[in-house]
Amino acid sequence: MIKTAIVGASGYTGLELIKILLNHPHFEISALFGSEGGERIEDIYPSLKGVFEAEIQKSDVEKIAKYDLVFLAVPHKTAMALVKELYGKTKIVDFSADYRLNQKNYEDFYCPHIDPANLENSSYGLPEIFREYVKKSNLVANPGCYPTATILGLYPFIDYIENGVFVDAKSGVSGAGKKLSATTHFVKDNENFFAYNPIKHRHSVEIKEKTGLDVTFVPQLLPITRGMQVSIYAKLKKDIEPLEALKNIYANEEFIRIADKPVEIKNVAGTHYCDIFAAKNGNMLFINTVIDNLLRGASSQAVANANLMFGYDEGLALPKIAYVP
Ligand SMILES: NC(=O)C1=CN([C@@H]2O[C@H](COP(=O)(O)OP(=O)(O)OC[C@H]3O[C@@H](n4cnc5c(N)ncnc54)[C@H](OP(=O)(O)O)[C@@H]3O)[C@@H](O)[C@H]2O)C=CC1
Ligand SMILES: CC(=O)N[C@@H](CCC(=O)OP(=O)(O)O)C(=O)O
Repeated sequence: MIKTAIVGASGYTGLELIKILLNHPHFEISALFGSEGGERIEDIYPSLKGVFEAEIQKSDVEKIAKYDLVFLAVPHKTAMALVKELYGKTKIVDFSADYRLNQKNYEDFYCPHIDPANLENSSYGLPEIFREYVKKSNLVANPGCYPTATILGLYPFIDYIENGVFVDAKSGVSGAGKKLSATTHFVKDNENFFAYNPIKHRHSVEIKEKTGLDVTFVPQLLPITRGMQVSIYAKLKKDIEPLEALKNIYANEEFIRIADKPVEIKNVAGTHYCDIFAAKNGNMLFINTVIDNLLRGASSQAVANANLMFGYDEGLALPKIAYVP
């Protein structure tokens, strides 16, 4: 068995990761870490009582380095402080933005990078596009949730569209993590719907760096717990059949489903699937994707990447069954 540690186990993505790994035949959850430690995971999430019970330890690089595989489900900055010490001692999948971008883009949108040397050692963990790099990597930067849904939609069309696309994205509230804020307060979000941080959101640079396209990115908050829907509006420069273009690229991808009508969050919530639809009106192209932000946008994508890093089948233990009718 591969001894596996989860840092940030008490967070929303940490919990989803635990649930996936409990069904994994090779990755054994050997230790949980948090900022202070001392709590038990089943006290934080009583749904785990009788299923998986363990103490959370205080984060400690020396202790974390002993495990074969480390998932860092922690905020940006915290992740790079750990990776700087851990790199080369274990295999790492980082959920944060710290190793997703080049140094300039990172520092323009986040903060000074304290471990720039390892930027070139990281792979961007979007398997459908960067699978061969992930397989050889000891440090995978798991993509952001909005960039995952957007890039998977745009990728088949990059050569066929003009530069400059609109990305109209809607996320469930769990995308913001468990820390409460004015934006994620129940009374603010329930029966409400609004855009936040339009144009300047940090995911715009991640989408731009990975696709080479200029994007106008508008994130919005849906009054649901999990799942996201992305609508992309672009101008075609070549006359193509959108569904054919999708099928050509993704024909052999187990976790991409091409739909012949607009896609819905409830069909992917609880799963690793990304469902995609596309249609055109003359030279105007509409691309429509849905994912579960906590799974394909974070924890199940992290496990897919870890599977590749260890030479296992990419789809091992990834959830396929949606939890709503
Ligand atoms: N939520 C989502 O949909 C997505 C999240 N991500 C990224 O995944 C990461 C985790 O997100 P999410 O689970 O939502 O966040 P949460 O806020 O729900 O959880 C973050 C976790 O990080 C832990 N943590 C904070 N500081 C430290 C530290 N110094 N040492 C160890 N653990 C620490 C916290 O543990 P403690 O309680 O012990 O302080 C907490 O459990 C973030 O980088 C986020 O940007 C990426 C894509 C999608
Ligand atoms: C709904 C919501 O607030 N979503 C988060 C993005 C999700 C995420 O965690 O992305 P990173 O890993 O890049 O931080 C946001 O807009 O900041």
